Amino acid sequence: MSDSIHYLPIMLDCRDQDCLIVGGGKVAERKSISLLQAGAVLTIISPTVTPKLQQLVDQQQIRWHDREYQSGDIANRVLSDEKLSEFGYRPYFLVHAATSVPEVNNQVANEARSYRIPVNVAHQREQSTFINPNVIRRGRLTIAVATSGAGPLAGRQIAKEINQHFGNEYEMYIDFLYHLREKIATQVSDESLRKSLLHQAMSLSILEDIRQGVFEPWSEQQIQHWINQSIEQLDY
Ligand SMILES: C[C@@]1(CC(=O)O)C2=NC(=C\c3[nH]c(c(CCC(=O)O)c3CC(=O)O)Cc3[nH]c(c(CC(=O)O)c3CCC(=O)O)/C=C3\N/C(=C\2)[C@@H](CCC(=O)O)[C@]3(C)CC(=O)O)/[C@H]1CCC(=O)O
Ligand SMILES: NC(=O)c1ccc[n+]([C@@H]2O[C@H](COP(=O)([O-])OP(=O)(O)OC[C@H]3O[C@@H](n4cnc5c(N)ncnc54)[C@H](O)[C@@H]3O)[C@@H](O)[C@H]2O)c1
Repeated sequence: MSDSIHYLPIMLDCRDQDCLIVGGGKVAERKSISLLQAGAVLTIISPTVTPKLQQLVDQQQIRWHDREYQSGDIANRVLSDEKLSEFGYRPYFLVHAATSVPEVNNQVANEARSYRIPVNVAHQREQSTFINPNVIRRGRLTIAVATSGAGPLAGRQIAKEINQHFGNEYEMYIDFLYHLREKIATQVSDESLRKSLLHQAMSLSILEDIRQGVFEPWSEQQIQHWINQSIEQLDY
C-alpha cells in the first residue's frame, strides 16, 4: 500500500463550530462555501477577498479580518478555561491555509498542528491533516470522491460519472427511509425486531415507484400500518 492511501473518510458535524480560513482567493472562496453550507461559524484572515466573499462578509455570514496572518492568530484562541469564559473564545475547530504564499500556509499549518487542530493546506497535500473530497449531494445522500490527492481533476471526472447514475429520485428515497427508520426507532424497542424491519424496508419498491412517478409519500398512519403488518409477517 502506498504512503498516500491512508485517509479515513468521516462526516464532520461543523454546525456552530468556529472555523478559520487564511487567504481570501478562489480556493478560499470554494472552501468557505462548503463550510457555510455545513453550518460553520467562519472567520477569514486575508488582506483581500473575492467579490463573492465580500458579499458574504456584507451579509454578515463571514467575519473578515482585513489583514495578513499573524503568528499567534490560532494560538491566542487556545486559552485556559478561565480565560475562555472571560473572552468567550473557543479554539478553532478546523483551519484552512489557503493563501498564495507557501511560507504563510506552512506557518498556519504548523501553528494549527501544534494545537492538534485539523488543518488543510491548499498548496501541498502532505502538510494537510485532512483533505476535501469532491461531493455529490441528493438531499440527505452524500457521495464523496477522493483520489488521496492523486488528482482533483480525476476526482471531478469520476464524480461527474457518478452524478449521472444518481438522479434526484434518491433525495426522496433517502427521505422516505429516514422517516421510516425514525418511526421504527421510536416505536420498536426490541433490537432484533428493529433490525429485521429495517432489512424488510430495503425490499420495498419505493425507488422504482419514484422513478415511475407513482410514489405517494406515506402518511404517519401508512407507516404505522406497514410496521404492524411487517411485525405480523415476521411472526414476532
Ligand atoms: C475536490 C476539490 C475539493 C475542494 O477543493 O474543496 C479539491 N480540489 C479541487 C479543485 C482543484 N484543485 C487543484 C485545481 C487546479 C488544477 C490542478 O492542478 O489539478 C483544481 C481545479 C479548480 O480549482 O478548479 C489543484 C490542487 N489541489 C491540491 C493541490 C496541492 C497538492 O496536490 O498537494 C493542488 C495544486 C496547487 C498548486 O499547483 O499550487 C490539493 C487538493 N485538492 C483537493 C480537493 C484535495 C484532494 C482531493 C482528492 O483526493 O481527490 C487536496 C489534496 C487537498 C484539499 O485541497 O483538500 C476541488 C474540486 C472542485 C470541483 O470539482 O469543482
Ligand atoms: N487545494 C486546492 O484545491 C487548490 C486548487 C487550486 C490552487 N491551489 C493552491 O491554493 C493556493 C491559493 O490559490 P488561489 O487561487 O485561491 O490564490 P489567490 O491568489 O486567488 O488568493 C490568494 C489569497 O491569499 C491572500 N494572502 C496573501 N498573503 C497572505 C497573508 N500573508 N495572510 C493572509 N492572506 C494572504 C491574498 O490576499 C488572496 O486573498 C495556491 O497556493 C494554489 O497553488 C489549491
